[in-house]
Amino acid sequence: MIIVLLGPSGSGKSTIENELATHHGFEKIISYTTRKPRDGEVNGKDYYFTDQNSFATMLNAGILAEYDRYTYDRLYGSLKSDYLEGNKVVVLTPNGFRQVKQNCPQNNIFTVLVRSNLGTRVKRYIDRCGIDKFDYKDKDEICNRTERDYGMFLGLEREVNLVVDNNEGTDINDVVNEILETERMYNV
Ligand SMILES: Nc1nc2c(ncn2[C@@H]2O[C@H](COP(=O)(O)OP(=O)(O)O)[C@@H](O)[C@H]2O)c(=O)[nH]1
Ligand SMILES: Nc1ncnc2c1ncn2[C@@H]1O[C@H](COP(=O)(O)OP(=O)(O)O)[C@@H](O)[C@H]1O
Repeated sequence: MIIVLLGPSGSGKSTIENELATHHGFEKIISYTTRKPRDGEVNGKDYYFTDQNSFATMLNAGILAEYDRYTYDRLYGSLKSDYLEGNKVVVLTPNGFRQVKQNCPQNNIFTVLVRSNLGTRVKRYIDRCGIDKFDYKDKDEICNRTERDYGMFLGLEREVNLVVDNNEGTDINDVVNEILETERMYNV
């Protein structure tokens, strides 16, 4: 089964993905992106970091299951060959997910929308910047992300298999267990 995680920025998708990969035997599908690595990110582990030309070559070769353009025109995509078999987990955008549904076998895909309230997401974003380093540029980025995410995830509940809430104070293990228990019911 392939678990697809969707949700606004800061909802906790990457954290859940890492839990599933580290403790529950799911292989992480490594995406390709044209964005630059952040401090501490490793090529081939967090993403395959690539450039616009190489990304276009993959796209023209027809080997991508899906791709999407996200913040600052950055491209993100994943390979068709990654969706064929195995127990895997991937973080996608709603557009990417809709392409996967069209381009890949559907019966082994289990999709989860991860939600958290706006206050929690803003707090997590500020924590990531460091409260003492937070400035006007960051404030603008929070507003941009929030507005974009609002439209992007509106109504998505109806397209997924499970909706989980991951707010401040929620134990991430409870969220992961809910995902695994529900996924098992789909996997019989
Ligand atoms: N369509 C698609 N979206 C992806 C893929 N990998 C990551 N994303 C999306 O890109 C978003 C941005 O990720 P990232 O650049 O790591 O930074 P973040 O905004 O801080 O989470 C994620 O929230 C995902 O929704 C992919 O392979 N395909
Ligand atoms: N249930 C939780 N309890 C405490 N911290 C959490 C929880 N879920 C996520 N976080 C923290 O919130 C931040 C954003 O989570 P992340 O997984 O990067 O979100 P996303 O991938 O959706 O943008 C991270 O610092 C993460 O450690």
